[in-house]
Amino acid sequence: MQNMGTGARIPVIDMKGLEGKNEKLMEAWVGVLYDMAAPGALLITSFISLVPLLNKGRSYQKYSKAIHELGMDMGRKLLKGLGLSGDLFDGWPCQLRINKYNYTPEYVGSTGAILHTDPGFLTILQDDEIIGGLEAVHKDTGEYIPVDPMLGSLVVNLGDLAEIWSNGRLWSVKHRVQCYEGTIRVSIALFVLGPKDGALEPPDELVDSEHPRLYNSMNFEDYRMLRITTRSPTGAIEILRIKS
Ligand SMILES: O=C(O)CCC(=O)C(=O)O
Ligand SMILES: [Fe+2]
Repeated sequence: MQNMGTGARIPVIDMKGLEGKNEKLMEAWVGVLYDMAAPGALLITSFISLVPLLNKGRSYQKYSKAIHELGMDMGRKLLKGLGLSGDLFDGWPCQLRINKYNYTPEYVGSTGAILHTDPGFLTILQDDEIIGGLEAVHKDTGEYIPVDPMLGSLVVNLGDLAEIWSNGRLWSVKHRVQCYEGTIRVSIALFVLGPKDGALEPPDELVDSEHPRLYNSMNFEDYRMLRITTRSPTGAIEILRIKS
C-alpha cells in the first residue's frame, strides 16, 4: 500500500476513484477514514460523503460500530484465553481503512501490498469476497499460504504490539497481497492500534523465569515511527528485542 514503505509496485489505495469536491481532504486522510478514539479529528461526516463505496453514511457508521464492538470483545476473550481478566482494548484508538487495489490484467502476478506485519495489536479484515490475493507466511516453514476469500467470514490477525505485549505468546503474522486477477479488489480493515498514552507493558503473569521478558516496550506512535524510519515493514520488532 502507499503507506507501507518502499517496494509497493501498484498504487493500491487510489482515492481518485473516490472522487469528491475536496481532493485535498482525501489526500490528507488517504485510507484512514475513521478514528474511533477521536472521530471528530478526522472530519468523519464530510469524509463519508466522499465515499461512494459505502455511500450511505449510516451503513458505514453501523459497520464501524459493529466491527469495533467485535474488536473490543476479542480483546476480552484474548485476555481470558491467557488466563487473565479485564478489558484489554478499552479506550484504545482504532482505525478503519478501505484498501482499494487498482488491479488490471498487466499486474497479475505482481505485488499489491508488500510483505509486512501490522504494527498495532489486532486487525479484523473484511476481505474482498471474490478476488483473492492475501497470503500469510507460515511461522515454521516460511511458505506463503493463500488466505482464500470465504463468503461471510472475517480474517483476524495479530500485529507486532500483540507479540510484544504477550511476551512472544502471540504471533504477529507476516502477510502480503498479490494480484491474482486483473480486477479491482477492495478490503476493509479495522486496526486496534494500541493504548492512547504510554507504552504497553506485558502483564506480570506473562513474564517469569521460564518466560523472560523478550521485548522492550514502546508506545504505538513511536513504534510506528520506528518502522517508518528504519524502513522495516516486517522487522522493527527485532530492534526492541532484549539481548540475553
Ligand atoms: O487487503 C488485504 O487483504 C490485506 C490488507 C492488509 O494487510 C492491511 O491493510 O494491513
Ligand atoms: Fe496488513
